[in-house]
Amino acid sequence: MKLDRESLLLYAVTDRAWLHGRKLAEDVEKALLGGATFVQLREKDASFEEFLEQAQEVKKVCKKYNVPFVINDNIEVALAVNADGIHVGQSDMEAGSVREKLGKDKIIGVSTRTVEEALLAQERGADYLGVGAMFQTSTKLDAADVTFEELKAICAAVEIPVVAIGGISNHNVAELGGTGIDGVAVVSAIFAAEDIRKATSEMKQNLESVVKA
Ligand SMILES: Cc1ncc(COP(=O)(O)OP(=O)(O)O)c(N)n1
Ligand SMILES: Cc1nc(C(=O)O)sc1CCOP(=O)(O)O
Repeated sequence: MKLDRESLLLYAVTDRAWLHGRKLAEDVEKALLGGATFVQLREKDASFEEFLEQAQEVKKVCKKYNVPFVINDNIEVALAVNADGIHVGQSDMEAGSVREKLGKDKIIGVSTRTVEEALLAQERGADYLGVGAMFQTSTKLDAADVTFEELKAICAAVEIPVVAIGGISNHNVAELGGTGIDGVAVVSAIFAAEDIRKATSEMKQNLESVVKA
């Protein structure tokens, strides 16, 4: 199967703002050693060449740990590096067109904030959904809040797996218990940490009870 539901448990989304001179692939490897189960390369300002170079390096480390690797938004980069898939938002290409370009074997994730968007994304061939922002975040300045009730309703309405995103940390992740999510997607909770491996491993431990709750 191209996407194992369990692989979405701890979904690491990259942000080079936190590197302080280190290489992104190094920090991704620390997250993988701490137990991250899925990786998305998110580059908002990179040139095509820079995005491609980062993608090649991060893909290599994800392959070493046998963890799925997807690209945020950029289908050309996803195709060029033969990534495992892509994550798109509501203002990007819709899932049906992405599927036509990528083929049936690639993973497609779609951001949704309502049950209506979620059902449409599922119908158009999305493999999983990202739902947020669940808490306040400084990582994505245009993020808009989603209530816990809406998250619960989305999880109940769709058959495909759902990850929550936005401001999730080791302090608040337990609040997502009982919503029906399959995992959480995080940026700063792990990549801004002084000890990325430790922060990831703590998040993984905290998550065990959240996804079972
Ligand atoms: C897992 C996951 N969920 C949601 C998002 C947000 O995607 P999008 O709405 O396209 O916003 P940008 O990431 O492009 O700013 C995500 N990246 N990953
Ligand atoms: C990439 C992204 N998407 C969001 C959404 O709401 O769709 S919030 C977000 C940023 C998540 O970063 P952090 O874990 O540091 O809050």
